[in-house]
Amino acid sequence: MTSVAIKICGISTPDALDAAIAARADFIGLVFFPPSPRNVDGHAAAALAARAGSSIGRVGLFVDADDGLIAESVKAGRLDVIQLHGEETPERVAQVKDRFGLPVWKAIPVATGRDVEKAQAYKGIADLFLFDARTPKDAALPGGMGLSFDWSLLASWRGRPGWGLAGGLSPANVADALERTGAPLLDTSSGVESAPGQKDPELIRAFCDAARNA
Ligand SMILES: O=C(O)c1ccccc1N[C@@H]1O[C@H](COP(=O)(O)O)[C@@H](O)[C@H]1O
Repeated sequence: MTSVAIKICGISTPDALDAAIAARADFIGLVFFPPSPRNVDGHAAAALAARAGSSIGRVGLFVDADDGLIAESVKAGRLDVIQLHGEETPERVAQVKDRFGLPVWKAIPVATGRDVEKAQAYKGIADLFLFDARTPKDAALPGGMGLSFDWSLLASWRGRPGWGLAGGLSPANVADALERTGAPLLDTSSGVESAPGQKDPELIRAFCDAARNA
């Protein structure tokens, strides 16, 4: 059995929240990015935060967002962590950390080994690197599309703290992903859905069980 943190991203309904809590996930992700089928507004985020109480960590996902949206969402969703999933520079990540006083996770889009090296620019600034598959240039979203990447590119990260694996993780492949990468945190969204934006409680449970029993 491995001790790994689990994040279920793109929670937008009470049923999905309850499933993540029942499956003992460590974090839910609330997506504040209108083009996403998982987007939540302030009202929905506040209702989910009230329902969750202190039973699970709340990560707010933003894509090149301005301070206004982040401020409103941090308050409404009572966020514990800010995840920046766009093209935010190291300077912008430092600014967000400073302005909001919360841990910041920076998504690093990966297709090649050079992409993995780009995390170095955020060293000492981001609190966690979230390695995710780089989506195609014309893709609708920069994440949440069920795409994975070559996990062997993360070989040098094995045994190091402060990073997570995302991209195409599902109940079927999460044990293999954990075995191959040793990731301290596993993050999934579309792999626990029956359709884009529709979380499936049974898949959430299966994902958490498979990750924990790996
Ligand atoms: O989930 C989304 O809609 C989303 C939108 C914009 C940027 C990132 C998004 N999700 C993140 O992407 C990873 C990978 O998703 P998937 O498991 O491959 O579907 C996910 O864990 C979220 O952190």
